[in-house]
Amino acid sequence: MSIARIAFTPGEPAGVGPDLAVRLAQLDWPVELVVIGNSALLQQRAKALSLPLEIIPYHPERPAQAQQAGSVTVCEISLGASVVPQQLNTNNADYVLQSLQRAAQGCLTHEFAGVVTGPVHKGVINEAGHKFSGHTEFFAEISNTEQVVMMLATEGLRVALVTTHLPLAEVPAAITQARVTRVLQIVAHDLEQKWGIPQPRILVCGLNPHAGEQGHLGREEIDHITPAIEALQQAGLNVSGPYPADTVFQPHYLEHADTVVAMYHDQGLPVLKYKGFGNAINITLGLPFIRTSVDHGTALDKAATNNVDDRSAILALRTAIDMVNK
Ligand SMILES: NC(=O)C1=CN([C@@H]2O[C@H](COP(=O)(O)OP(=O)(O)OC[C@H]3O[C@@H](n4cnc5c(N)ncnc54)[C@H](O)[C@@H]3O)[C@@H](O)[C@H]2O)C=CC1
Ligand SMILES: NCC(=O)COP(=O)(O)O
Repeated sequence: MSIARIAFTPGEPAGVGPDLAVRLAQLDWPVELVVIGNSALLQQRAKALSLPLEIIPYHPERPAQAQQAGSVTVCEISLGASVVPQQLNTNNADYVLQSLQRAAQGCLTHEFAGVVTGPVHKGVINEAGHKFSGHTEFFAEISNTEQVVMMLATEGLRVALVTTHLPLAEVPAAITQARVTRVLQIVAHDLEQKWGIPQPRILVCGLNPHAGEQGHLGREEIDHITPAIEALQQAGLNVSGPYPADTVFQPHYLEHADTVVAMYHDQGLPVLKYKGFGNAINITLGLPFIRTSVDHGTALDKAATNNVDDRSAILALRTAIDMVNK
């Protein structure tokens, strides 16, 4: 059987992403892990962590080899400036974007079976002059995918989002019947395809307090969310709601659910992170390729220290491998 290649993008070079790359490289993996980054940076970080690291330059034309502990295959991307751990530098924003672009291109041409991403700093990329709101939107745009869905998953809970990185003031206008319908269809499809869950049970949150309280606290439930749910129920999907978001995240509901769909980022993710931060992953549904990610941000204060928690990165890579094997 041929060995699959999975790309890893370390993300922000001053953050913990390079540490995660070095730590992933300390393990054997049944795939070729191709770090799309900078080998001098990785060596510098390995030295700071007192970990061994042999760099193997990436040659796409050579047959893929399973990853062996202590070494790492690197697809070289030039830095814009030397990296000082924990200090952001706008001159390295292009490096970050180039690494994401290279990974996406490789996924779209099937050079890579999927991509696992380390954390990027959205602020510094924007300060460098690039409009960027997240990997989710970046990969959707580069792959010409109209609608993708952000899902975070930990043991016992999955949360998917109808909107992603949108200012809160713009969320209500984005909650349309069409968008809710499309998101729920993608969630149902990917839970079947990627997790092998037949007829997944999907619980949908309302937008407003108490899911609008019959229209007294907002009309998005009546005008958009309920019509989407009812039409999908008629089409045979196991979807229900809208439930008040402060009610649905309790065992009585969750015991009978494969996922909760929240209307916006900070409605669903704080609950997920409270339950499983460090032991969770982020997955983009609806893309034409597999993309998993860590559940945390750049953690600048921990970069190049021995206090980096690598569990989420390991889980993200394991999950990507499982999905590739499926
Ligand atoms: N997938 C991605 O690319 C993500 C990127 N971000 C970006 O990260 C930046 C910083 O975000 P924050 O809100 O500060 O969240 P953060 O997750 O970077 O940090 C929150 C706290 O958790 C700690 N922490 C996070 N990950 C850790 C790890 N692996 N090991 C040890 N400690 C860890 C940090 O030290 C900090 O105390 C923002 O610019 C944000 O856009 C945030 C979430 C996901
Ligand atoms: N809170 C998760 C998050 O913001 C991740 O965003 P993305 O970079 O994966 O789109």
